[in-house]
Formats: sequence, C-alpha cells, structure tokens
Amino acid sequence: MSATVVDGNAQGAALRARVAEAVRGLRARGVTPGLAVVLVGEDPASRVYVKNKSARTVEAGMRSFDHKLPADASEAEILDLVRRLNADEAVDGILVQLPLPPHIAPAKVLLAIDPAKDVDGFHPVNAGRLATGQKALVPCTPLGCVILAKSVHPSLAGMEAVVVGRSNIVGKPVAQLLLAESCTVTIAHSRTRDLPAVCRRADLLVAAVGRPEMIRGGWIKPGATVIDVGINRVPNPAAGDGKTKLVGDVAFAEAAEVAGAITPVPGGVGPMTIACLLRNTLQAACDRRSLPVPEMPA
Ligand SMILES: Nc1nc(=O)c2c([nH]1)NC[C@@H]1CN(c3ccc(C(=O)N[C@@H](CCC(=O)O)C(=O)O)cc3)C=[N+]21
Ligand SMILES: [Mg+2]
Repeated sequence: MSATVVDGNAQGAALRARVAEAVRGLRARGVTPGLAVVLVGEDPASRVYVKNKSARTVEAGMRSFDHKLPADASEAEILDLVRRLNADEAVDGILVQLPLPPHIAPAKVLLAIDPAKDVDGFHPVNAGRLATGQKALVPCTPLGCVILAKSVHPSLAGMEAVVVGRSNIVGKPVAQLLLAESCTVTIAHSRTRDLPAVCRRADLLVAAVGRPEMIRGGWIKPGATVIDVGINRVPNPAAGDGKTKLVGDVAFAEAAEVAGAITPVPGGVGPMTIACLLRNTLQAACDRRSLPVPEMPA
C-alpha cells in the first residue's frame, strides 16, 4: 500500500474539541446551543446515527433533543413537530433523519424547517445560498469531505475534481463546495459514459454513489486524493455468524495501491459528518443571536 490513509476519527475528534471549546465560551455568556433530531420509524441504522449524534452533542456541551415518531406518523404530525421546533428558542438546529417512510414527502418536510435552524443545509434556501456564494448552512457530509481533502492539499485550487453521484445530500453540494475552492469540477453519475475514464482524470475523486466497492483501483489516477463517502453494510463471511461489515464505494485495498491519499470506511468521512453537524449547530446558535461565529476549518 502506498497511499496515506486520512484519519477521519482523529480529524473529527479535533473539530469536535474546537466546537466544544467555543461552546464553553458561549455558555459563559448564557447561551447553550441545542440540537433537535427527528427520527420517524424504526430503521435500525438510523437509530445508531441518532444515538451517536445525541452522545456527541452532549459531549460538546450542547443540549440534545430527540424526537422519535412511529413509522406510520402522518405528514401533518411531522410538519407540526417541525413548526414547534422552529418556534422553540432552546432549539438552534433541527435535523430530520432521512430517509423518511415512503408515505412522507421529504421535500415538504425540509421546506418546513426554518433555514436559520437547518443544520443539515438541505433547505432550498441554504442550497441556493451555497450555489450563489452567500453565507449558508452547508451540508455536513460535503463539508467533512472538503475538510479532509484540504488536510491533504491545503489549496485545492486548479485541481481536477470528479464527484461520482449527483444527490442533493452529497453529490451536488460537494461539487458546489469544490467549485468555491476553485477546483475544475465534473459531476459523474449512473448515466456517465466511460465512468472509469472520467474517474482517471481526477486529482481529487469524491465517491458518493452508494454502491459497495464500485470504484476500482484501475479507475484511479496515480497519486490522486480519494474521498470515499459510501457507508455500505455488506455480509462478512470471513467473520461467520451472518455478521456484516461496513465498506465504502471504493475498493479500498486496490485503490490504496494507486492513490496518494485515501479516506477509509469506517473512520473517514462518517466521523467528520457528525463533527460538522456540531459545527453547524454552533454556527446557527451564533448567527441567530448575531454573535460572531468562532473560526473553524473550511
Ligand atoms: N438528515 C440526515 N442527515 C444526515 O447527515 C444523515 C441522515 N439524515 N441519514 C443517514 C445518513 C448517514 N449518516 C452518517 C453519519 C455518520 C456516520 C458515522 O459516523 N460512521 C462511522 C461508523 C459508524 C458505524 O460503525 O456504524 C464511520 O464511518 O466511521 C455514518 C452515517 C448521516 N446521515
Ligand atoms: Mg467513513
């Protein structure tokens, strides 16, 4: 293996420590940031994320409010909860866990969140602000990707960046952030012709397709920086007992032979997502009170 493995656990912990320090300063002035998480249904993976987020929120000195609704909750019930959280002065950030059950229109729920409390950055107002270079709450996973990329290359300017995946949650916002960092950005997707050749152009490759180990070693330009957003749970026959393991969208062992730097799964982008969520909650708490936002990376 030749690539440097980028340590998201360490960088996430460092960012959380900086957030915690800033929160101590705010609390000394009587402000305790609060993060509300809404979970609809019993999806076991989602429950793990919510539990992790709550623990990290409290560790950072913030208040954590968890709202669990049954899988058959109506859209009106969810919208009503969001409106109450919008009006609640103790709540600075609102995160509605995705995916929502099939009978709920996610766009309608996201549109109901006060953009000033939209710590996921999924509201169209924040997406539009990001796209037009205005101050915004920026989606956490994309922000985490850019912080990790800049830990390898402090300036990304002029780099050929290829983003594989065009979701509103990762692909599009990470492309906007990389454009703002003056990369030359290509967004590739399932209809892209000769995807391996497009990937091989990348100095910076961001994989956000949601397909386990789809991106092979031979698709990577020697020395490239590879950011793997995928979190795929797959069977792990080696461990027996029907156990599973997490893998990314990149075939890690192959890719690490070719890349200059690569993020692992787990321990790469995932821990940065949570750290950035806390960072965004701090930002929202400051902005809502017209307090200066403490300096943070990216
Ligand atoms: N509104 C909304 N916002 C989200 O940000 C959001 C969401 N919905 N729905 C689900 C996905 C998934 N997600 C993860 C965050 C951290 C880890 C994470 O910390 N992963 C660890 C490992 C976790 C483990 O081992 O199970 C790691 O990669 O090292 C994983 C997944 C946020 N999401
Ligand atoms: Mg990861």
